[in-house]
Amino acid sequence: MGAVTVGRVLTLLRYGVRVAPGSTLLTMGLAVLGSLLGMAVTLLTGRVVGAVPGVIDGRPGAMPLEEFSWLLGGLLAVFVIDSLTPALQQVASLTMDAGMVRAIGTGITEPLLRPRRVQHLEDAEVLDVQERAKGKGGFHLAQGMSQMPYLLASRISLIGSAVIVGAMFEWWVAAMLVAVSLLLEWYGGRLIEREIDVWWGNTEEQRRANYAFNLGMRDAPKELRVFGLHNWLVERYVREWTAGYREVWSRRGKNVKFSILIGGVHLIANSIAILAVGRAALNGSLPLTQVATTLPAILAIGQSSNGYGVVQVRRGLSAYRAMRDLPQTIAERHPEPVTEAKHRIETMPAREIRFENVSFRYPGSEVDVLRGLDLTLHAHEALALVGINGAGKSTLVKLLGGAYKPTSGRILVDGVDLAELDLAAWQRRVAAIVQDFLRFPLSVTDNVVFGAVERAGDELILARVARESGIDAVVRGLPKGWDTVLDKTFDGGVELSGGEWQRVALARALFAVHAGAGVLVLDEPAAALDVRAEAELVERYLELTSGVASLIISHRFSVVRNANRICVLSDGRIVEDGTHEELLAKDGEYAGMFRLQAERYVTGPEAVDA
Ligand SMILES: Nc1ncnc2c1ncn2[C@@H]1O[C@H](COP(=O)(O)OP(=O)(O)OP(=O)(O)O)[C@@H](O)[C@H]1O
Repeated sequence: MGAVTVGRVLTLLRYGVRVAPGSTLLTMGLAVLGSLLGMAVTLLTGRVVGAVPGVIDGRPGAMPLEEFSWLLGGLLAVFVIDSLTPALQQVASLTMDAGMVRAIGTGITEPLLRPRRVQHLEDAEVLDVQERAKGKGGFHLAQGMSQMPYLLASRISLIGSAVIVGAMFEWWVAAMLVAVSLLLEWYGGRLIEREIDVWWGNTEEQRRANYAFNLGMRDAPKELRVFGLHNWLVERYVREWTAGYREVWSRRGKNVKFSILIGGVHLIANSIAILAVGRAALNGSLPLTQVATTLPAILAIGQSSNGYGVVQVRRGLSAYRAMRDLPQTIAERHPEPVTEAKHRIETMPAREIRFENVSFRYPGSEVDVLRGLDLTLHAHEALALVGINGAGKSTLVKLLGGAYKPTSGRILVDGVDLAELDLAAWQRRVAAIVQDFLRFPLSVTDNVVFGAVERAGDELILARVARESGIDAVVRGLPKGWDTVLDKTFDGGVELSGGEWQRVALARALFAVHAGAGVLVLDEPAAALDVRAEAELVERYLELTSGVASLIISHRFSVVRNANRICVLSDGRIVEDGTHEELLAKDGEYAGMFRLQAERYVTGPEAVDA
C-alpha cells in the first residue's frame, strides 16, 4: 500500500475494532464484500456475453438455455446485492465515525485532564504531541479510519482485476497496468498532501479569516452591531478567505501540467492494453468470454488508484501514534508525586499553611514571579493579600491549590510538605472563586453543586447555601427555577448578569465549604458588583465561613479591611503584614495604595460607588 504498509493498516484496524467493534467490522466487511461482488459482476458478465452467440444459434456444445437462464439470474442477483451494499456501508461507516470521534476525543483529553498539576498544559513538547494526535482541521485519525474501507476495497479491486487480466489474457498487461495505477496513486497522493498542507498550514490570511469569523460569531457580535461593523466584517472575511485559498489554487495550477503528463501515461497504458485485447480477439486467439471479462477488468485497475485514501490513512496512522504516546509523554515529563495515604487530609489545615522561602517561575519564563516568599495562613483566619497588577497574587493561589509546584522552597500544611500529600484529596479541601470562574452552560443546581461534586445530591447543603448566599432570589426569577440552564443558546436557557453570575459562583464556593472544604480562596470574588455590595458580600461570606482558613484577594480596600490580617505582596515577597489599622499607622506601601484609592472615591468618578 505504498508508504502505508499492511502492518500499519492492521494497527489502525485493531484500534477501530477496539473502540467501535460492531460498526468497524461491519464497515470493513461490507467494503470487502462490495469489491468481491464487483469482481463477480465482471466475471459473470464475461460468461453471459461469451455464451450469448451459442445460445442464440443453438450450436451443438453450447450452453443449455436453462443453464444460461440460471447464469443470467445469478448475475442479476449479484448485481442487486452489489447495489445495496453501498447504502448499508454508509450507515455502518457513519456509526463507526461517530464511535471514533468519541473515542479520539476521550483519548486526547483524558490524559491532559488527569494530572492534578497543570504544568504539562504549558509544555511545548506535550502540546506538540497533542496537536499531532488531533491533527489540523479535524481528527486525522477519524478521517483516516473513514477512508480505510475505500482503500481496502480499492486494493482488493486492484489485485483481483490484475489477476483476471493476467489469468485470462496476459500477465505483462496486468503488470503494466498495476505499475501505472500505483504511479498515478503515488503522484496523486503527493499533490493532495501538499494541497492539504497549504490549506491547513494556517497561512496568515487563513488565520485572519478565522479571526473575523470568530469575532462575528462568538466574540463580539454585540459590539460589531453597535459600531456598525458587520458589513466591514463580512467583506473582510471573504477577502481574507479568498486570499488564503489563492495559494492552494496556485499550487494546483502549477501541478496541472504534471497531472496531464501522468494522465497521458495512464491513457497510453490503457490504450495499449485495450488494443492488445482487440488484436487477440480479431485473430481468434482470445474467446469472447475472455474479451468481455478482461476489458472491464482493465478499466477497473485504472479506477482503483486511491491517492486520497493513502494520504488520509497515513495521516491517521501518525495521529494514532501521537495519541498513543501522549499519556507516556506527559507521565515522563511531568511525573505526578507518588504519595502515601498516611496523612489525614480531611482535617487539614488544623493549624496553618506555611509558605517557606517559596520561589516560582512559570515554565518557559525567564522571570521569577515569587522570590523567597514567606507567609503563614492560620486555620480559621481570614487573610487578605494585596499588591499591584502582576504582583503574583493569583500565582500564589495556584501554588496553594497545587496546580504548580514551587521552583524552590516548600509549602507546609500543618508541617507536612504539600508535595507529599495526595493532590486530588488536597484540592478537594480547597474551595476557590477565581477571577475568571467557570460558567457552566448547565442548570443553576449543577453550577452550584460542582463546588463539591461528590456531595452533588445533598439537598440539605443546597438549601442552606441557597438561603445563606441569597441566590434563591435569583432562582425565583428564573423560568424553570433551579433547573434553568444558564446559557441562552439552549432551549429555555437564560443569560445571567455579571453580578448574578458572581453570586452563583460564590454559592458554589459556599457549597464546597459546607461539604467540608478547609480552605476558601476568594480571588477578586465580586468585581462585577459595586463596591458596597462587594464589601457586604465578602463580609457576610467571612462570617458564614469563619471555621475555615480564608484567603481574600482584592484591589478594593473596602473588601480587604474585613480580613483579620493583611499582607502586601511586592517584588515576589511579603513586604508588609498586619491589620488595616497597623498598616495605615506604618505608613508604608499599603497606606500609600489605600490613600490613593480613598482619594479617588472622594473626588473621582468612582465616588458614586463609594
Ligand atoms: N501561565 C503563565 N505563564 C507565564 N507567565 C504567567 C502566567 N500566568 C501569569 N504569569 C505572569 O506572572 C506574573 C504574576 O501574575 P498573577 O496573575 O499572579 O498576578 P496578580 O497579582 O494576580 O495580578 P492581577 O492583580 O492583575 O490579577 C505576571 O507577570 C504574569 O504575566
